[in-house]
Amino acid sequence: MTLSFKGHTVVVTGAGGGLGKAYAHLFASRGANVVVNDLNKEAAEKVVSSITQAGGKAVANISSATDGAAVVKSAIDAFGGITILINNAGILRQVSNMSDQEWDLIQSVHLKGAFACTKAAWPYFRNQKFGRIINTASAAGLYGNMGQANYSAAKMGLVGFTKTLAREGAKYGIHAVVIAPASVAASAMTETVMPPQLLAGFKPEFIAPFVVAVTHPDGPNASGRVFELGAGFVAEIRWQRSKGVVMKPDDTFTPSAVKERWNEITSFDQVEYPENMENQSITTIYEQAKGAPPNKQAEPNVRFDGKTIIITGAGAGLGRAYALMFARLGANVIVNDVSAKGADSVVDEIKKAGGKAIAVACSVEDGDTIVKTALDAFGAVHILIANAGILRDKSFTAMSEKEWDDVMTVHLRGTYKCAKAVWPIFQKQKYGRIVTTTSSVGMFGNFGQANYSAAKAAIIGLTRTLAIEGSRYNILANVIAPIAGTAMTSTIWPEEMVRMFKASNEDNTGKVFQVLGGWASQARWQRTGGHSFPVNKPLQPEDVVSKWNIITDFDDGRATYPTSAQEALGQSNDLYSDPEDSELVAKAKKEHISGPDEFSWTDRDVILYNLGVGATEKELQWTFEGDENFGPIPTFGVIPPFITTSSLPMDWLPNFNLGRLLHGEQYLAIKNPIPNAATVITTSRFLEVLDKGKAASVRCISETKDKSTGKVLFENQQTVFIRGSGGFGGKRTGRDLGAATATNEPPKRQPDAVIEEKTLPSQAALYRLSGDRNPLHISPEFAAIGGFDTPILHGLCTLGYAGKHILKRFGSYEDIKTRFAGVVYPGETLVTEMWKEGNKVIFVTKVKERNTTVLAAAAATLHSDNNAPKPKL
Ligand SMILES: CCCCCCC[C@@H](O)CC(=O)SCCNC(=O)CCNC(=O)[C@H](O)C(C)(C)COP(=O)(O)OP(=O)(O)OC[C@H]1O[C@@H](n2cnc3c(N)ncnc32)[C@H](O)[C@@H]1OP(=O)(O)O
Repeated sequence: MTLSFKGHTVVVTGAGGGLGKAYAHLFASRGANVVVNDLNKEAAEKVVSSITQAGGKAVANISSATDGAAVVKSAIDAFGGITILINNAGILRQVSNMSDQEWDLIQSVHLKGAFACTKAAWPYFRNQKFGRIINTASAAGLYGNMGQANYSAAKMGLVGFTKTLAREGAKYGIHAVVIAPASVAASAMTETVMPPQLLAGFKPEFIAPFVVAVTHPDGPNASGRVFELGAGFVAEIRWQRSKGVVMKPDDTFTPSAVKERWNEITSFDQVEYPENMENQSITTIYEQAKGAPPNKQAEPNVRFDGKTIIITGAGAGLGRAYALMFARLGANVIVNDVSAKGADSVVDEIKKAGGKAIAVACSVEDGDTIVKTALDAFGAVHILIANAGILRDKSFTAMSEKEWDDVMTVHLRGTYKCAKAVWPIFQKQKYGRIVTTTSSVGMFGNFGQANYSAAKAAIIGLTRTLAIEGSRYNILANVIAPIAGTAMTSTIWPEEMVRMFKASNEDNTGKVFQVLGGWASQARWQRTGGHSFPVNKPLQPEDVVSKWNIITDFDDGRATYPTSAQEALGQSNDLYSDPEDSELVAKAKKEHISGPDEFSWTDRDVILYNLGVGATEKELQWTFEGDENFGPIPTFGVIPPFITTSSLPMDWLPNFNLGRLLHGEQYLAIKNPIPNAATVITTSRFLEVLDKGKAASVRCISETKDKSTGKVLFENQQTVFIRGSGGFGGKRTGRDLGAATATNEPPKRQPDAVIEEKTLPSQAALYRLSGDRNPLHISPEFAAIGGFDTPILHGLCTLGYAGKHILKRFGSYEDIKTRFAGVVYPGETLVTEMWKEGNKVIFVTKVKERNTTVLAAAAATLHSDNNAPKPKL
């Protein structure tokens, strides 16, 4: 069967490049009329002309996706209709200190854009009883991702939105599908961290065929379902829920009672696969709850004395129930509600019962006012329960833009604004607990609630990112889905509040819980083992169809439960595996991904580093922050990822002993100018593990991005050589990784430049302060374990010296690589010999006193626009 799209009209937003362009080409090649939408006119027209030149039919449209009517009008005008809509347009704003505008912009392009285009296409789809919609989510949305609160919210919002569209569209032959393409998922670990052979697979050409397959009238019915794909890997993902526990909803239903049964609530030993809200049998739960014995209480009892808690939407219902319970348990409660009457009455109720509470009547969007009230009244905030919400239910056909916006504003923007307002306080006090409110509707979609399902799903994405970003600061964030709209909701207790007060533990955050009456359970993503198509030959939509059963099989024993974008990517078809890897190595590569971690530095760290690699008080550009040329010596780029990389565990290697570990090689690529102060995010993983017989040689790779700009600053590859840890099997010789593994033989002639410099006896003691506190460099006892009479100098310190020598003679460089060929003792004299070969400086560093080579196979690639002083030959 060949899937033909003759007679179909496909609108692809953001089709000027990348994924959108691949869709446009593939649909056109299958006979479809294509509307190539992109804000960039030139790019859109180029795609159109290449389609038409190949005999296809296409027109360009340059409207914003938020002007869905204009986008769809192009299809009607040019081709008389629309049958398929691919919502693909998107932008990325990865920032640490997110402004409201940055938040709003992302919601507008991704979420509102998809809403607007779908809204415009919907009547045509309904009338013709056929329509296909693809929405583009991302692993960042499904799992949350560092630095992407706005993006992950928008992307997860699309999951909820799509599920509702699928429900509403079913009887009109309209299918809606969500994809999370890994080219986007990979944004946390983009090109530089990908092995080249893998990168080749991360092409749009390996994603487009899936989209084409599921949009075809005869293609598999994927409506309402979520798929992760990239580099030939395709898998389906769905919610899995723990069976949970049912408790008696009486006076004994307290946080302590929940704590008592926490392990049962979060146990996935028995699971369910809810597909919608209806199969949560409310009556059964109610009956069980009524018949349950009084609840046992955990000791010591959970109390909230001295804690200040903000509860939004607390004037009635669930919010009121939270407020009363927290107050009873000793907390200072900020009762926020848009209705002053509601808020005041709850405060009265609490006060009458002897509790402490203050009302703040304002919109939940006014997070700053709510937080200010808390600070003024109680001097602190510890917990935020974002509960406020409104409903504007309407079938999608009838839903107005205002109804969409209003629901988004209160639920999503309100949650964001409150989280944003408490965040700096939580960060500063290194304590914070956030509970946000999603809904089963956000998880599964519901008829008449496109707006609500999108907003509620978006809150899951937002919360997961808050959990990731908060983990450094002991800020935990969890999201609960209370089953709304029943009398029983007033007895619901949000389980995380208990968990929140357990010891801080990364495991206790970023979770989704469903609760109803006395029932509580946890939900998580389950992913099929999926199918991996070979990336060395073109993938066709028909190939996808032929493997559909495997792609969607949750029961073949290969399903996984990814909890982060990194993990998801790591599990995708053993992405980093190498056929020559032993089982031990393959497992380690898959299981251990370090980060994303934040690291910040200021001019103080820059000076400390520069001093650590021998800069002097005369070299003001390196030691005085007031100097106009002040900045780090470029090898500083090895510092920010250090903690992340060294957190990669090595103890899975046989006989691992840290004292026997030596730094073997280092490669640093500097991708953008190094700021004098910044916060960056690094992710590291194993790239290659070699069995050298007696020793193990482990190459790790890391990517470091500027948190405020999202730009990659550094790629580092480092090899550690672990003596005594060999013999585990697998390959002995590494791959050719370009500059990172080049042998850099020095030319036969005399060096073009030589710099000699003595290190200080205290050099290692000083250098340690930049981050590598390996005792090998300071403790004689530890050095003895490594077989050294005295502590040795850090390999990266020696590299810093050499890097400084190259900088002095040849100017700045974009990468530097070395092998650590021999040890250096602090106090020895380093001699760097340098040869300029084209834009490369090959160098060798020796220890003068012992005439031994310590840095070999080494080179730096000079900046092409290098204005630095030319070498004095
Ligand atoms: C992720 C965690 C991050 C934390 C990292 C940072 C930790 C730091 O705190 C630690 C440090 O800074 S240690 C100080 C800097 N490093 C050194 O001083 C090591 C100096 N080098 C040596 O002593 C030897 O080269 C030595 C011992 C490395 C090798 O010598 P030999 O055992 O004699 O090896 P040889 O017989 O020459 O070769 C055997 C095989 O190994 C390969 N090889 C040699 N040197 C290598 C090196 N430096 N790096 C990587 N591979 C190396 C050889 O190619 C050879 O391979 P094959 O058998 O396949 O031909």
